[in-house]
Amino acid sequence: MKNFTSVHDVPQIDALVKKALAYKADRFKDKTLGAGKRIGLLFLNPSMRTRLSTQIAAQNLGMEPIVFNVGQEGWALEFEDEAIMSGSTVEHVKDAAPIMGNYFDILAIRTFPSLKNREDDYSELYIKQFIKYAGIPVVSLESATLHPLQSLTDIITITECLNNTTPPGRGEAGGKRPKIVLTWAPHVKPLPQCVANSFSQWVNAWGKADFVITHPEDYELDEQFTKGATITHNQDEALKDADFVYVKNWSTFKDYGKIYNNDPEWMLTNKKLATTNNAKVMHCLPVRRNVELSDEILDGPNSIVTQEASNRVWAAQAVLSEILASQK
Ligand SMILES: NCCC[C@H](NC(=O)CCC(=O)O)C(=O)O
Ligand SMILES: NC(=O)OP(=O)(O)O
Repeated sequence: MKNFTSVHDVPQIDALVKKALAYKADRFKDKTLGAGKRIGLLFLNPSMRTRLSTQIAAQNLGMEPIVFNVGQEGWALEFEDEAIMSGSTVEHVKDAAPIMGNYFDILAIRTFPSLKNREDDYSELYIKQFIKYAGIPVVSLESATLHPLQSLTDIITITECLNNTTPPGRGEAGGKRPKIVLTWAPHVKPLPQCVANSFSQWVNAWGKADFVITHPEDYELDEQFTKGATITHNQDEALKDADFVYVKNWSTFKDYGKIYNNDPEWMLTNKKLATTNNAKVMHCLPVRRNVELSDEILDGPNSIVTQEASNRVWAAQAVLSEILASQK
């Protein structure tokens, strides 16, 4: 693996999941793989889980992580080629990225979308410019349209739950495919589509589940990610018999970055959960309690959000391990 920016960088999802679970069982099994190597973690936007789990993952492999909060502490970066830099940007990525390419062996970047211009955001200019100019492997820590480390974690967590179901449930052992539902939830702010896009892309590529996406009208996601899923505006219908419910807000894609709906009826409650197959409830976090997800769900027995967030370490470790192995 050279870069890790989407599911397309992964030749075999299940092999990567297996690798991550092996690190969960023995975190120091490859503790010298990254000895003498450095990873730069660049944050243009806030983060808790991604920032901490990726540092821990790198250290478990013997690498030295260095965090740089570019968004707050760095020079304002310009990403457009041929820009006349007479405005607020101070340094071009063309100048900054090769320097980082000399300082580090791997570069990881978090860069949210602007949610102002769909074409710009969906061109993934920022991460592509880093790939073009850094000359070292680039890992997405959530980009303008995708969050692949989160989605890998989500598949790891689902796999773990299916493996731990006794008697055999809907995993491979049980024969029946699990039903995974991605449901939109209300929020007070327009949020990126990244997590929903990426989760859809990975579940579709994984191909081992019946995948249903439910959201209000006008919240359709980009088809390039959702193609293959069943899409419905009827949340009650979608939730029936679900084994996993993935909750996430996103802003509109077509009329880009807007809030068209804030109906609290879309928030998952125990009453709604009762129609599922005792579904596990997932969310990438951070979550706005009692707006996006109710206390009763988050504090109840079906929530696996803490397990999910904890698994971020093993996802990051598996990805860094693959990149280090291909540098040998
Ligand atoms: N990294 C995980 C989610 C990040 C981001 N959430 C947020 O910005 C939440 C902000 C707030 O709740 O104000 C998102 O949805 O893509
Ligand atoms: N889920 C996730 O990426 O969390 P952070 O934004 O805190 O990194």
